[in-house]
Amino acid sequence: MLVNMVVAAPPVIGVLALQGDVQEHLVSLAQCDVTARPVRRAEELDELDGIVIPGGESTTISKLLDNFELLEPLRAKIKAGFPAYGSCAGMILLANDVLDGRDDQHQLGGLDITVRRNAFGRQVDSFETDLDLAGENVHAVFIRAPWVEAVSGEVEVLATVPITAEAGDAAGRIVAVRQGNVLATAFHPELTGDERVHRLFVDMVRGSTGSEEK
Ligand SMILES: NC(=O)CC[C@H](N)C(=O)O
Repeated sequence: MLVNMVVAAPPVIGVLALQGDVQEHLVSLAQCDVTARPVRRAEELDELDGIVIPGGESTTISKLLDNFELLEPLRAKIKAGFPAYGSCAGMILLANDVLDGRDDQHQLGGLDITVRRNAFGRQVDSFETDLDLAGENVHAVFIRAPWVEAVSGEVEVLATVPITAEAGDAAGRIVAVRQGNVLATAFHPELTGDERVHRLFVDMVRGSTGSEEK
């Protein structure tokens, strides 16, 4: 008797490899039973089920997206529902609106949020805190991070900075969001060896129509 068995191939997730902490995201994804690969060319996008936009410098990445002719194709794919996850600079690039950005900074868009670049201020360029991310306790590392200043009704808030005396202006600020197939964190789970945020993204990729069609 012939048994018709369909074995699902692991999803293929790209990491935008123009600048930033690409390697750390590749390592985190590799822990999540997916095929992870660096991506630099528009043709490579069609082989993917989802993409990670790493932390780094959003103005530099945005300029390189333009130079590598990736800006328009990636923007169009994300608009059509392609799963994307951005950490820090990646969150800035996925936001529809940026405060304190540069005039020539391009947005990929996808998240109906307003982010403020370098929001945590010069005196606290980097800080770490434990926070609640959708019911899980996560140790979050912020490095010259943005925060989310406004969200539309479509956006799910996944995490805020705990309200403590040391948090100052950052207390209660939104630092992780999801809208449809787009996920973003102002912090860097790729730096703490905790792959739960990447797993959340992989689950989004597995659940998206795009990966079923592939
Ligand atoms: N760690 C980061 O990704 C920093 C983001 C950076 N400050 C920017 O504006 O792009």
